[in-house]
Amino acid sequence: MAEKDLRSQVEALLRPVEPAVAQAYFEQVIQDLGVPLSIRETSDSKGRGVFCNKAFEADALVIKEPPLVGAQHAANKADALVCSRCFTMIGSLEQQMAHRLLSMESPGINPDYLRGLWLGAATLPCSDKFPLPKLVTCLGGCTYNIYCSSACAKVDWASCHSLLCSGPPPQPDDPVKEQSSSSDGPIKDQSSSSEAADHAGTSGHRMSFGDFSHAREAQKAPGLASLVPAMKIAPPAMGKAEAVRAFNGHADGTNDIFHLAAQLIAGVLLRADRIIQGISASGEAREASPQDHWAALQEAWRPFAVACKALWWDCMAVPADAADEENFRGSVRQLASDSLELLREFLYDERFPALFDLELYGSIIGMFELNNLSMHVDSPVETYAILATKESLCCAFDPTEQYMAWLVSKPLLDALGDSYAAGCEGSCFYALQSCMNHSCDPNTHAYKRAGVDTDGSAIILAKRAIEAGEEICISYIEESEPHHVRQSMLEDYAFTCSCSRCRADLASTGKIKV
Ligand SMILES: C[S@@+](CC[C@H](N)C(=O)[O-])C[C@H]1O[C@@H](n2cnc3c(N)ncnc32)[C@H](O)[C@@H]1O
Repeated sequence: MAEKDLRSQVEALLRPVEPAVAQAYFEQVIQDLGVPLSIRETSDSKGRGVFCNKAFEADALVIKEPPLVGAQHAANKADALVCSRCFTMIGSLEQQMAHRLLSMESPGINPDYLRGLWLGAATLPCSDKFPLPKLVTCLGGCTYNIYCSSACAKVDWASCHSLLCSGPPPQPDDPVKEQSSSSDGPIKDQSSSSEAADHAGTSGHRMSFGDFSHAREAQKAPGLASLVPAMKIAPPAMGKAEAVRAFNGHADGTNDIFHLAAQLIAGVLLRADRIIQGISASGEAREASPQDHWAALQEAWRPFAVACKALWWDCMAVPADAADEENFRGSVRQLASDSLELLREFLYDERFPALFDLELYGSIIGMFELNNLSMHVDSPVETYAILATKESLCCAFDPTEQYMAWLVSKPLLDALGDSYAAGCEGSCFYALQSCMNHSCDPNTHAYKRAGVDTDGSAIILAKRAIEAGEEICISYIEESEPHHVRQSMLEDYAFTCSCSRCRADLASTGKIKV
């Protein structure tokens, strides 16, 4: 494609969509979620906002919404085993603890005992009161993604992971292999029979403990979101699995937001491809044309076309310790460019060149910076530790159970130290939640209810009673901070807040008249 045509496609993808098109899209999202909300322009130059069509009482659930794309932070993977699709905790209480302790340099616990916990040979008292879905491996055989069910594995495969998997391709006729049960050997298939049947016909085998811990070991990359010197572009001749691993390694070591960008691009590619296949199979008996490719790409891109965007390297607030703004923005752009090169190595599709353009890539990441919500899921290890603590008032365990739980788990909890309470941490992009504007005196907040909200869905609760017709706002920042700190924290979102609280704060210092 000529450079001029490529530029005009990229511009078209980044242009704000027609209000009627955006409205139709959001009406569909709202209808699918079944929530009494609407999206419309605000009256105070904040752009679009979310409004409620009915009153809510304090603490009522306003929105529960699954992510369009999301990822657990790389550095958190040693702390929590979660489904790569829905972010539910998986395995067992024992596996959660063993996984964490085996990821530590020297936990001071016999590794054979930890392996026993992992394999189910050793158990913790009353752990059956904390049932978790069994761990299901990726359909493609990689150890990077793991799931809570074959349903999640299949949905993730169909929506993006089939293009991002570093495992061998699925063997449709391979039966599930028999697993041996040596202490360091493969994990027994613990799935229910229907789940096992689901896996027959794919290579849905359980990974070996060795494979699994090796994969997790590789993910103990330092730091999140830290800029690293530009890396060399991967050699072009590498195979797909190697190229995927190079991309993942770069994202884990620099900024996990690149994983979300890869999921988004793979998802758009797969949807566009399905649209084109529909054209080819529509009885017209013709090859899809470049115009068909372009039309399919625009349609597949729609969920992201409607979201507000900015170039990542332009919208990032410059850190206080950055010596030179231009250099800083240049290094962020270079980091994105390196990541995109690694992605193109295994994902590039010549039918959709605009999807692999650096300006589009930077805008996708900028969109995440402006819109994403931090994701948190509580760990059952924390609840177990609280209930097992001798002093705690516990009604879930009887006194003997509590004593035994305390006795057996104490060395493990001591070895875990403060990290015993670590849950799943990540970042997700949500279609409806991303339309919520900020207020320093918000009427809702993102809050997971203990024991109720156990996956990566966005949970938005009313902080106080809300009247029908009010705009639903959350705080993007720690709202207990004073005015000047709040405003500087909002620099990353590229606006100055003038909510009623900010106006009152300014009025109290005499900076504005009310
Ligand atoms: C997550 S989006 C919210 C939805 C957005 N208004 C839209 O039209 O799609 C975040 C962006 O909305 C705008 N925004 C959110 N809260 C605002 C506020 N209190 N004042 C001004 N602009 C705001 C900023 O442009 C911000 O980068």
